[in-house]
Amino acid sequence: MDSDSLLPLSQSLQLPVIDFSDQNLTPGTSKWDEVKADVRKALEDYGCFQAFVDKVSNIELDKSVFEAMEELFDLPVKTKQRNVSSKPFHGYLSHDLYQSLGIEEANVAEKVNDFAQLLWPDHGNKSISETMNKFSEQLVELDVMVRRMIMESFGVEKYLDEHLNSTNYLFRMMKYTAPPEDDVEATKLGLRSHTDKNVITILHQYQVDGLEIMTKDEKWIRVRPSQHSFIIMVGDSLCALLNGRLHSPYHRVMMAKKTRYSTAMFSIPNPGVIIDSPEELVDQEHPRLFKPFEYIDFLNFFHSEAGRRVESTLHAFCAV
Ligand SMILES: O=C(O)CCC(=O)C(=O)O
Ligand SMILES: [Fe+2]
Repeated sequence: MDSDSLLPLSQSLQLPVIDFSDQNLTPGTSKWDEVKADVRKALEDYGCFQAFVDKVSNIELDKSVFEAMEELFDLPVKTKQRNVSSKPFHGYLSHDLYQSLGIEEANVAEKVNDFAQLLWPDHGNKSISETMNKFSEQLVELDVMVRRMIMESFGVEKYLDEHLNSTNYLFRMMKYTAPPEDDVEATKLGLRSHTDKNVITILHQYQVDGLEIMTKDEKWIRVRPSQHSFIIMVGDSLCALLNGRLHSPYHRVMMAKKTRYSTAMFSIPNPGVIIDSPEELVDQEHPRLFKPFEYIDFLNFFHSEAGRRVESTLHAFCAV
């Protein structure tokens, strides 16, 4: 299947929206169990959902993050190219209309400051690093809640602390520049169809839509931007950890006439961590699907010639 081909775009289908705005959403409460059941159902059906987080402060923060990104991407290319990493897909990337910048270990304030210091060596741009710090904190809180719900829901909460301690966070900011109006040849595809390789991704779009997510029966759902919600998505590493109980959905970005900004917080397995399903998730009905692997080997395979050509990176890399 060529997932970028012209599959129908569903007009009626929408991602499930789950309310995370309740301040009393704490483990052990009936509200928690209710939301947890909804999360499990949405992830089984779609591999993703929209988390509604209605905080008044969000509007302000949303605007600050958006403005920070405009300022960041307006920097000269040479400056942006200082954002390098030894790992693939972690530093500054640019091709066609797409550019992105990455902050590794974005949950650690000093790392965010280092990023700003690298791009603005004179003053370190305190206001941008404060904005990104605040935003990262909010996203990490959401990531931890969702992962706790998932582990509890599959009866493997005894591994929760070990699991949470085995990951790090990468924050990425994306800009998709609008194609010139007179350029009819310009690509409509901002980012080709793929599954994410990490554990969980939390996506956010700024005013301009474009993100499309594929359903199990191969229809594209277009996700509308909202200041009050985040898109939570299963990555291949979580799919492998759960012995395939949740799937990582294909998604892509289609371009319209406007320049589009988006952000993503990725939870990523730490170096040295072996991704392997706990025995509780393997039985006769659910035979082991994947061989244990290290995230960086998986990512390097995805980055290789051979890895780029395969339909499912996870199956090609480690199916039993
Ligand atoms: O820009 C977006 O909305 C999606 C980005 C994405 O899928 C990715 O970076 O993996
Ligand atoms: Fe993605």
